[in-house]
Amino acid sequence: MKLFSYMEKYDYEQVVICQDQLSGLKAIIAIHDTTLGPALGGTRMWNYQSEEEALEDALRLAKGMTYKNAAAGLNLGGGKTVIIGDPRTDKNEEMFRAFGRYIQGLNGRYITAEDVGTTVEDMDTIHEETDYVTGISPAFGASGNPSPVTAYGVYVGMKAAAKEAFGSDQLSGKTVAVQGVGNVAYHLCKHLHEEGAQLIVTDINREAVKRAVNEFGAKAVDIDDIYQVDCDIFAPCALGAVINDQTIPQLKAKVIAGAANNQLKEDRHGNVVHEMGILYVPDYVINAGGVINVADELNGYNRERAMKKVEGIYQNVAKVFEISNRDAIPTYQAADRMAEERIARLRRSRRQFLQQEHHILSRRD
Ligand SMILES: NC(=O)C1=CN([C@@H]2O[C@H](COP(=O)(O)OP(=O)(O)OC[C@H]3O[C@@H](n4cnc5c(N)ncnc54)[C@H](O)[C@@H]3O)[C@@H](O)[C@H]2O)C=CC1
Ligand SMILES: CC(C)CC(=O)C(=O)O
Repeated sequence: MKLFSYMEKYDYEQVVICQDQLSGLKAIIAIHDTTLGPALGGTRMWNYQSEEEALEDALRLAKGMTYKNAAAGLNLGGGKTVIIGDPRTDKNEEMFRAFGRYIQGLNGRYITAEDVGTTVEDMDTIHEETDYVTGISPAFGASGNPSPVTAYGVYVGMKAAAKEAFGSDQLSGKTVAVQGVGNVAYHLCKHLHEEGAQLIVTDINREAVKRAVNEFGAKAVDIDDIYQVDCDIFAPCALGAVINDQTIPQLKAKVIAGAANNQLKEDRHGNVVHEMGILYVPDYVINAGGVINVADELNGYNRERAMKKVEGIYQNVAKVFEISNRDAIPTYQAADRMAEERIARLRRSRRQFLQQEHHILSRRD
């Protein structure tokens, strides 16, 4: 990848490469856009096959956070970190403390949280070195694990999609095919089961599948079969890029609504599903519950207030459909339009000089 050309093309602000030999830390912090405020986005730990792959992931995920935070109405920009390593074997305290010092060095331009491969405990370790970390333990008056809240947001967003596609937001009697039943999707399945939806699940982790089968009466299918099952809603909750040339022809669902980031392999796949009459709920709009929840820490965490905001995902998803219908554009374009217009409006309105800019963290207890 030609890094500077790529950064220029999508207007990235900064990429920080962090290396600490003693602990084995190899991390990339990507900051996409801080027009709305400091960049907030999680830290993903993953066994990347190459540094190139890690860099690309960091960049893509950081840009996604700019759009997610803007669309969710947060006064936050977009950033993300990837740590190269196997989260099962390569973690140690010194690594997360070294990483915390790198974050501290950015002096509030970037605030982190959990993502795939990192936990509340890891965030607590980072917190030993910096205040610019969220999703830390409730013992600190903070919000803890964001996954159940992300799941709740996906659930309410899925209801808004059902209303648009089927005329009612009731999910009882609907069949939902869930790809990956990890931290988020376990809780999503719970909500769906409680409302009376039928579940079809798959995961590379057999224990995760077994739990969904035992607790929610889910039907298990093989990894490759999840795209072609008879269902009303397909919920990608594992990986990115799963809506692609190979999978789209297999889909029987009328709706795609799930937690995974970057579900469309390329933008054009959003056009293809739109033309096929499949309602795609833009990932960063429906999976914003986690970031809305951790962002509330910056105001002194209040669970009730955070959950109220997360419920707003229903209206936000409905607004995307409204724009899509009004402007006759695919839903992913409608969501981008919503986010980009908010950033542009605020960029214009904040031109006035302020001697000392208000800093969002100043409101934290
Ligand atoms: N945790 C959160 O609050 C948020 C998560 N997300 C996104 O949601 C997705 C899921 O996140 P988590 O539940 O936290 O991660 P997780 O790692 O707990 O769950 C992912 C699950 O997918 C399974 N999986 C991996 N490859 C698979 C494959 N090829 N086929 C089927 N299953 C496979 C894994 O075994 C795991 O059980 C990720 O894309 C993440 O970026 C987005 C916003 C917030
Ligand atoms: C998990 C979150 C707290 C933030 C994030 O990185 C995301 O929404 O993808």
